[in-house]
Amino acid sequence: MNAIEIENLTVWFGAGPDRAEAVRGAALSIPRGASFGLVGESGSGKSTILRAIAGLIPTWSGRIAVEGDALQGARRDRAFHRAVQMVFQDPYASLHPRHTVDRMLSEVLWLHGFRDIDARIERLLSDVGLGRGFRFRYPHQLSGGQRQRVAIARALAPEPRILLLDEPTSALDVSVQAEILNLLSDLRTERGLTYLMVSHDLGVVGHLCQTTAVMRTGEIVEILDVETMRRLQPRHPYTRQLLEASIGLNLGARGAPAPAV
Ligand SMILES: Nc1ncnc2c1ncn2[C@@H]1O[C@H](COP(=O)(O)OP(=O)(O)OP(=O)(O)O)[C@@H](O)[C@H]1O
Repeated sequence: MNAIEIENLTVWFGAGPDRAEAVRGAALSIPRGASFGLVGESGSGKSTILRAIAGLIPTWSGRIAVEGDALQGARRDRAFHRAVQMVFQDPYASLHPRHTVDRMLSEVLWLHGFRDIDARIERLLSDVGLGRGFRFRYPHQLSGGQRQRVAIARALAPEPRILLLDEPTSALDVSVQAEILNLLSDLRTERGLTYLMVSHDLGVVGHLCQTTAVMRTGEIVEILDVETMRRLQPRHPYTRQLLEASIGLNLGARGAPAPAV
């Protein structure tokens, strides 16, 4: 059974003459334990797909199934939130400014029925590379990378099987982006997690994802595996353009890399 299956997904905003389709006819499937990337330029619909899965957008048609269960509208039950968690781009905005790390993690753990909260908080902090010293800090007492680690710990608290990652490193300094990507990669291996990650950066996706869907103006134009990406042999001209932009090369007609002029 696939972790996530999407068929003929159309997502729109507004109604009547104001209706605008942000995603049109998208299809993808992500096996359990796989890491799948969604790339494309700004406004191409990447986050909209993630948000529709998460239940943050009610206006969609088609089929979204998580672990075999078809989702309806924007209603998601407790079981969904236990299985699927989301990490947002901006840890500054996603953490409550007046809550300590301890409170943020305790609340999620309590909500999901865990009662050995003390031990779990210590384990979560250590799993994301933060020591006990961080437990009673407020977000403003943390660096951007540390905040994103807290956001990841909070997402892991319910012991999810699937993480939806919306540009998880793009708000961070370049120097900490790789640290967070490595952390995410290690966590996936250790916990057998499935990732669906949005990024505008092919380098980031190539680092973390085995398979990538390329989006342009609301449509998936190509789904390619990491090997095809590394060999610089995409089928679609738009993917070629993205690859060229990301590595600063001019790809020859058959995809052979030629030096940029
Ligand atoms: N709440 C909303 N109401 C109306 N239109 C929206 C809303 N959210 C997104 N859109 C529109 O949907 C389209 C896709 O947006 P989306 O955020 O999915 O793009 P994206 O590929 O994730 O881009 P970015 O990398 O900039 O986040 C855009 O044209 C955007 O303006």
